[in-house]
Amino acid sequence: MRTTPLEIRPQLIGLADPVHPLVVQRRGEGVVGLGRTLRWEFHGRRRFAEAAAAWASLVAGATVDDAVRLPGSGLIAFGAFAFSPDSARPSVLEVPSTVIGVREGRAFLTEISTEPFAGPPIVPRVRPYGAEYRIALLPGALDGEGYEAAVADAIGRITAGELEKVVLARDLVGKLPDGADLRRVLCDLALSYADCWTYAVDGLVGASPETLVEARDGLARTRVLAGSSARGADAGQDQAAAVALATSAKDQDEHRFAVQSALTALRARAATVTVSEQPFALKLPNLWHLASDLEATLEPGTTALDLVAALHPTAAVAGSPTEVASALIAELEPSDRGRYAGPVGWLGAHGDGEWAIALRGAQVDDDGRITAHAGAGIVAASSPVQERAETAMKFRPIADAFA
Ligand SMILES: C=C(O[C@H]1C=CC=C(C(=O)O)[C@@H]1O)C(=O)O
Repeated sequence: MRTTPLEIRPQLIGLADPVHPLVVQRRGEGVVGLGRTLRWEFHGRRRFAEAAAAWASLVAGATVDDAVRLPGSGLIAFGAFAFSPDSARPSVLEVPSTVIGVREGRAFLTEISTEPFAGPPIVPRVRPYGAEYRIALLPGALDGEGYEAAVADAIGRITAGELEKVVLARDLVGKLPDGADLRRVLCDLALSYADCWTYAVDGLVGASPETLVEARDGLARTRVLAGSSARGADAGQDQAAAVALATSAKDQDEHRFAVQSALTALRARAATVTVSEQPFALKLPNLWHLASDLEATLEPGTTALDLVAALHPTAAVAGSPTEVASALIAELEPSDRGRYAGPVGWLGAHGDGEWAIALRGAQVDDDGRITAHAGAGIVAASSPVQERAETAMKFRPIADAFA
């Protein structure tokens, strides 16, 4: 592969394939993949280990010519992993044939091929956008009432002492017209949620506020989100909502489990781990979240994918204890989560990478079927009506983007 600098600063999403976009970007910077050099599928409990082995063998045999040396330059793969080892949905790593990236204001082009390069790099062009569409997402396998019943059931189990927290999700479904241009959805997400990770990998699209792992030069960062509240109607109410969230015992509890699970996973893998002292209120266009930032210094040889495997699933998307919560999710959620709440991102040749948790998004299948998921952390003090309302707020980014 070879990476060369680009003179122009491209609009990343515009360059993506309209039907099968490959995108990981935030605040206008990131990577877009075109074409395909390789694609691997993985299943089951060993999906992360098998992906790591496949990637390591590719990297070991690659000839790398990277004059740019920025995050996302050089040899990279895009990936999306199923939430559950029992999911029918494959986990994937995809190595495109072309990557266009923007980082620190600098743009670059990477070409990846199993054949020698025949000529100078060819810069892809933005293809005209396809027709507009408006799609309503409607209740899927678990409707609002069903969700409230599942939450009530979970609260009962928590009160009985079976577990401390479980994250329960419900789904919305829709149908995308044949050949519809998914870049429209991605542009909408990237504009409306610029501080989130806009992602598109193998039909999984969305804009996630939650960073699972950002790893670079032996340092890793994780942003844990758990605990949510609606934005206020005016500035005063908005401030009051943030203060109420930051001081709510229920949300602090919910958050503590998520931080604890991430800390335990990172400590097992990292030389040192630090965590922001108090959770802070993170403002999104649709919600306030309780947030904590973790930073870890890595042992030599530890890769972003190692950390992804160690961290997933955090208690922000599964619960606590993890095994009990995962079993309860399988029992109470009628449909497969697929890659919802799983890791989505890119992986570099030097163990670097950027991975978000696939939240606030949907899976679009080749036949146009759209399945969106949103969930909420349930603890003893939860209320079924409020948790249902919270999932409605979390559906907004993806529902609005399709509408
Ligand atoms: C499970 C989701 O959000 C998680 C991330 C942030 C806040 C959450 C909460 O307050 O429940 C969830 O833990 C989702 O968006 O589907």
